[in-house]
Order: sequence, then C-alpha cells, then structure tokens
Amino acid sequence: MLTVTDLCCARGGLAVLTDVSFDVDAGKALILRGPNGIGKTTLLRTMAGLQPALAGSITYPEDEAAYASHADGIKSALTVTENLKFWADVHGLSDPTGLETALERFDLTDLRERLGGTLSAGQKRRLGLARLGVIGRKVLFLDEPTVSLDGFSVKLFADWLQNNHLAGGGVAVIATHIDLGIDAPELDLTPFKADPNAGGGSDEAFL
Ligand SMILES: Nc1ncnc2c1ncn2[C@@H]1O[C@H](COP(=O)(O)OP(=O)(O)OP(=O)(O)O)[C@@H](O)[C@H]1O
Repeated sequence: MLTVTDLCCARGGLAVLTDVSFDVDAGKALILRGPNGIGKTTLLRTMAGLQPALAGSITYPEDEAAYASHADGIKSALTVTENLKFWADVHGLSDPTGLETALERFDLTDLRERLGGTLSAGQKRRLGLARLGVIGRKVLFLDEPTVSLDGFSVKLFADWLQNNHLAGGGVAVIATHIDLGIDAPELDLTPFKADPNAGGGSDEAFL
C-alpha cells in the first residue's frame, strides 16, 4: 500500500537522508529507528506530502494519508467529543462511525464531556491519538506517538494500532525510541544519512 523508492529528503536546506527505499503492505507497520537528528521527522513529513522530496518517489492511495506530530492539535475550548468530531469534519466525515470506538479504545469515555484544555498531558496525547480513529485515513505517519504516555496508555495505543487500524487494512510508519510491543519490522535510518554538502530544498514553512 505504501512504496518508497530511492527517496532523498532535506531540512533547512540541507540533505538529511538519501536513497531510502521500502514497502509497507496493507495491515502492516514499520518502525523507524535512528539517533536524534538522523531524519525520522523529516522522512515522515516528506512521505506525508508536507514538504517536497529532493529525489525519489512515494506512492500510496490518494487522500489516505495522515501525519501526527508531537503536537496534539487539541482545541482547548471544545470537549473531548467535540474535538473528535471537529477532526473528523476536517477530513470530510461529518458523522464519524469510529467515534465511540475511539473514545473506548483510548480510555476517554469518562472524559468525553471535559474541555480539551483541562486534560492532563497524557490525556491530551490520548485524545490526539484517538483522532486517528475518526478521520478514516489508512496511511498513518506517526512521529513519537507515545510521548507523555504511561505504560498503560502505550498499551492502549499499541492495541488500537494492531487490533483496529492494522487489522482494518491500514498501514503505519512510526518514529519511536521505545518498544511499542507490536509485531513490526524496524528500519534503522543511520546508513541512509546524507552527505550534508549535497544541498537541498527550502522548507521555511516548518522552521
Ligand atoms: N529548520 C531546520 N533548519 C536546519 N536544520 C534543521 C531544521 N530542522 C531540523 N533540522 C536538522 O535536520 C536533521 C533531521 O532532523 P529530524 O527532526 O528529522 O530528526 P529526528 O531523527 O526526527 O530527530 P529526533 O529523534 O531528535 O526527533 C537534524 O540534524 C536537525 O538538526
């Protein structure tokens, strides 16, 4: 479902990664590994179409991608339920069928009427991840999805990923430094580090 071929990407005008290639079949995940600064975020953003590639190609079904960064994207003045409806609406789903499931899987049912701004950091992160369950996107690019989560919540996320998203035919590429406990191959990006003198495009929008 996702094919990356000879991809080269850049940040701040400098090439970061070069000649990255892999496939991810429907129902599968790929874990991106590598030290801080190697280019995991850059690769995820490039694959999600948020910045241009320097070279190479990325293919997946049209309008199926979603990118989730470190930021939760929570609207403080909306309740938990309203936040999920808002994000579903942004993706063209005015009546999201997965809303109750997302609330349940991310242990948010009891918090459904709470304003987003009153949630703890971990609860906000759970709500940020629950968004993924209501937007109807099959190809997920996830950047450190478990930041701020305790062990119980990491397992909630891993279970949702495995039993809902992947079991439903989705794919996920996940940059993480922790063990999510899911059955997925890992790709260490260290060997793909680009020569910094190779040049690159401008990405001022993400400075
Ligand atoms: N705006 C910018 N201008 C210049 N260089 C940048 C900019 N943003 C990131 N970089 C550099 O690009 C490289 C790749 O950064 P990136 O955030 O993709 O790495 P990462 O593997 O996700 O790191 P981490 O594990 O710390 O999150 C790093 O060397 C970083 O310093």
